[in-house]
Amino acid sequence: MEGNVLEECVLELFRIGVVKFGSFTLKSGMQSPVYFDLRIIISFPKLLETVAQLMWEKRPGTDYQLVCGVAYTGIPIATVISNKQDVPMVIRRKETKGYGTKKMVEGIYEKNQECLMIEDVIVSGSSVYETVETLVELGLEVKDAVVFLDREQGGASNLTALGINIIPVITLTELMEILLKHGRVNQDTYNSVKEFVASHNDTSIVTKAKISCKNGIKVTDRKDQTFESRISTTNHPLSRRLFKIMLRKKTNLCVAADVATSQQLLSLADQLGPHICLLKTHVDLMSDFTLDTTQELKELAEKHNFLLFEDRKFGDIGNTVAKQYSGGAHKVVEWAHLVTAHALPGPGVIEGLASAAQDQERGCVLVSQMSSVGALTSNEYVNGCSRLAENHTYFVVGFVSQSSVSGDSRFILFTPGVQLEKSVDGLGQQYVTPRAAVLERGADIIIVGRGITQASDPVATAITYKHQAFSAYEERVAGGTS
Ligand SMILES: O=c1ccn([C@@H]2O[C@H](COP(=O)(O)O)[C@@H](O)[C@H]2O)c(=O)[nH]1
Repeated sequence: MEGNVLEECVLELFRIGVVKFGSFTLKSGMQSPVYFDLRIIISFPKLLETVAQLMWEKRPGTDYQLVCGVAYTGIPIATVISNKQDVPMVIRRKETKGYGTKKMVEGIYEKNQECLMIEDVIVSGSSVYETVETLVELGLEVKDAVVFLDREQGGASNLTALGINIIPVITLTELMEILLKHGRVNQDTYNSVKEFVASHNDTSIVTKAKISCKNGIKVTDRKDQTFESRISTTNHPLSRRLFKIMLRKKTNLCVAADVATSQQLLSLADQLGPHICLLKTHVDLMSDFTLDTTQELKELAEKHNFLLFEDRKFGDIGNTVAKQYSGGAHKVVEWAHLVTAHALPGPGVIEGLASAAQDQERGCVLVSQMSSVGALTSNEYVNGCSRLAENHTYFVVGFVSQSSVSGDSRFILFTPGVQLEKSVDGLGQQYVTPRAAVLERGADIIIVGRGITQASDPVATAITYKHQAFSAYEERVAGGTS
């Protein structure tokens, strides 16, 4: 396409209201005198085609097997490119579906295929980077990203530093020059945007690599670190104890003993004790619960060297959870080393639990993601859980999760929804295999209930789970760096 096609395209974009002047808050919170809203392009199919063509012509390579549009506006542009150029397309979801295959990326692809990224506008480059990161984790090769507009705020250099070749169709300065030349903006508006660009040209980007970089020292991602090395990095005494138990007994298996009587609970604890690092309970399922049962449970936990984990899922204000934890019929704080809590109420839930624990060695596990179909644990919620945990490491030992929600090696990831075969139960519970839980979902500890408790031989079955999960952990860290 010729130079004036770009100019005409810019003028047309201006005419339909894509370029706006005023005071706008960007995703990063930064105030900007100009905003480029290419989302409305879907209402102008011919112009969308022009934008897509201009972007395709900028591609540096010739051999892309895939295109991927960055959500959302990159997607319709990539769709037009895919259609016109006959290059298959993939889409990276903004959040994982809570049902079905839980895939992050839609479309058919194979490892090592080269994918061209398509994005409408870059500021810091974080959206492009997050998309590339997912595709690369799935084995695709992504070297190049074509963007329509580079706002010249650091995105291009951020992405270049991360090994992504970024090619803009136009920069903000060039766009402003076209608008000035054709009398669409006056000199003052032009100058104010120019000044803004000059003073906001180094927006930083948060990457996983940066997250795992503390005080300038590169810290290896949690998943790649051995339990041995994590003993010294975690600051919670129960996490240290748990790592030591797992190493000594060579097990990262937690059994969920969802039973109705004390006799069943104690019998399972005694039989499975040698093979587990944790016994998870729901004592409110029991018809004959007494504190005598918990006394016997504590003795079995000592005898077989495992910890007790009550899956109470506390989820109320601090004052209420403190009373629920220490009082009522179950007096959970007196016998359970760990409890689960929902992060929904905010910091108060952790602070309430911690206040009730007083100086006993206790901790909580935040439910970050759930294994059930349609779980409402969005990315935003998951990130909120991580922030809460980071601010309360004195009490939070980790997360219940279905993916590697944290690279921070201080936190332990507990993954329920595990059986020997991938399946779904009749009430929305979804299962993956022990290997998939550890290797694909980043679990440190697998939680298995009915797969073991309802097996014809629970002990033999627990041994099978134990071996599969621990060898998957050994395989995972053997591929890591520590
Ligand atoms: O997201 C979650 C959180 C907790 N659980 C609990 O784990 C066990 C799983 O039991 P299975 O018999 O293996 O399905 C159970 O106690 C749940 O309450 C979960 O499944 N998913």
